[in-house]
Amino acid sequence: MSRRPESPTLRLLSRSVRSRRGRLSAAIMLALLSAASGVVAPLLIARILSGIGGRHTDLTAPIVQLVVCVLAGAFAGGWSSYLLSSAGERAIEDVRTAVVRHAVRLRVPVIRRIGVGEIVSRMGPDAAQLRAITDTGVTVLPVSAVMVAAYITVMGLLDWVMLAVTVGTFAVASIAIRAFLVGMRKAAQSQQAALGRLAQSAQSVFTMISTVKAYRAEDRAVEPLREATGAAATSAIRAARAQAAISPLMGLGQQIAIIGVLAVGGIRLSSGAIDIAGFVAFLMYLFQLVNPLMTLAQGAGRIQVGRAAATRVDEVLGAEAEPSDAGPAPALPPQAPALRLREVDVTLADKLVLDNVSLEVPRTGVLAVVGPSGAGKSTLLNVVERFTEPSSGHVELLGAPLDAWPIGEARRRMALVEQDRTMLNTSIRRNLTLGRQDDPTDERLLDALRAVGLEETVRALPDGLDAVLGEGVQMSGGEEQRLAIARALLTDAEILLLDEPSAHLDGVNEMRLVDLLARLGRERAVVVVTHRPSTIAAARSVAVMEAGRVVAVDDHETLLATCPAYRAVAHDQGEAVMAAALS
Ligand SMILES: Nc1ncnc2c1ncn2[C@@H]1O[C@H](COP(=O)(O)OP(=O)(O)OP(=O)(O)O)[C@@H](O)[C@H]1O
Repeated sequence: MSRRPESPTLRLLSRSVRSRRGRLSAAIMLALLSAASGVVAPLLIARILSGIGGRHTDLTAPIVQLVVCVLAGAFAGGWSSYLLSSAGERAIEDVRTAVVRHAVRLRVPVIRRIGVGEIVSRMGPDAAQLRAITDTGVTVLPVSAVMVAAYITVMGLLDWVMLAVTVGTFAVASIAIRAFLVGMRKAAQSQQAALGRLAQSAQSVFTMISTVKAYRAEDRAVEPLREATGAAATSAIRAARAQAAISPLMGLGQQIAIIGVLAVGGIRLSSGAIDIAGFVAFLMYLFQLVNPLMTLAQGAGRIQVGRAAATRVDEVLGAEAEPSDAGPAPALPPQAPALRLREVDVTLADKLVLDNVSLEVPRTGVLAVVGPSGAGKSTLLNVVERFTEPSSGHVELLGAPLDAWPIGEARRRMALVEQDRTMLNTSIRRNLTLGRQDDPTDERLLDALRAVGLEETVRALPDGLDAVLGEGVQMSGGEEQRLAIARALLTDAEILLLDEPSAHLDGVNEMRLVDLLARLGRERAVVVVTHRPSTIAAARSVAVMEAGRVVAVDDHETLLATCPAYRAVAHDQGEAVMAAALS
């Protein structure tokens, strides 16, 4: 009974290979056919040799057989290699698809811990290395082993004494080669790790390339990349050194075997234990034996490289994903608040980031969350969206415990507008409809864009709603932010969560947002994290946060009179500006 591999990557690979067993069986059969032609050809040559010089010998038949054998071998070899490659590439495709699908379902902190560049490198070069397992492990090694066995059998039938000399020599060479293979595997492991670090560092440099250039920090920014490229090269050179030793060692084994066979063969010839045709055939097998032996030696090394890559891919495929998002909402009591947090603590990297937070968000109306930088405002939204799990306390969504909700259904009830990086490199239409299962009409999309003052801008684009962001169409920070708000408007979420939605907005658009929030607050619950007085002005109530705690919740006037922390925030933002906004 075959053992199920521990590694999720190897399990997936094995499933994928099994689903293509027809194609792979054909590849193996053809490879065996090609190998068989290699075994038979020297026998035919020996027959031709023994016939040369004989007066009445007709050599046509063995020559035709030899030509057919060689041609069939070449054809079968080529076809087998094609079938093997195509099945291998499809298996890699399966792994890549699984990695992408699984990676987007990982918990946010897990994605951050592994690193985006590292995840990309597991999908790219690491997945490609798995071909070593599909090709080598599934067909090349077994076929080579069969070939070696066949050669050895025929050579043994020709002359077992010369075979003993051959096997003895190659056995010594294999012991030396094994030592180099171990070195090769270690070198491959460190090369893959270095390439992962390179992808990770490059990703971080190129996502902030303007800042790097603005500070003329091109050289300094690429220093970590240099370290990774250096480490990758050093490991690759170590692997190449080990690889370089394999061929000469095998060649040396072959040369010594030839010398031994010539010496022993001379004695065997003179004693009549073998004839000249058999001796030549034995030598031809000896020459051919090196190829499958070399394939076995290198294949064993490649398998180790593939296994090292599988371990890296396992880190993504084996990481815990978010729970399945299928399923209906739990039973909801009527009249419950939109959100309720009770005594919630969040600890991140040993730091208490939310400290005993209790807060209620009513079903309608705007709640502004204010507080100094680092007070925990974004973390509060992360808890509600379940990007971050509280270490203690209780969170309710629409009256049901948040962890009783299927995660997807809970998120469907909320629409989040983050500060930055809110747009995918795809069309405006796809970006706007990210939160919908259907395809709203253009009119509906343009309505949402009108609400955020972007209708004319999008209409003016040559491809309109189908313009692809990042490909020729570059939206400004404020425009992207407004697109993100339009996306939230297009959902039927009962709760809107906005993190600094006015951070990049000009005065006109900020006032437009204030109006919009006020209108939205009539029908939905709106939580807006903000520093802006005008946005605070749209709020029915304000929650003040300080050092991870919610220190007060009340309306602006009351807070100004009673809450020193709020006065400090208001003072920071310029009380005069706030007063003007509120008037
Ligand atoms: N993943 C994390 N690991 C460790 N600490 C974190 C993590 N995320 C946030 N923090 C810390 O938690 C604290 C609160 O961060 P948060 O982003 O919630 O603050 P904020 O009030 O939204 O700040 P700002 O107004 O500057 O956006 C900060 O001190 C931050 O360093």
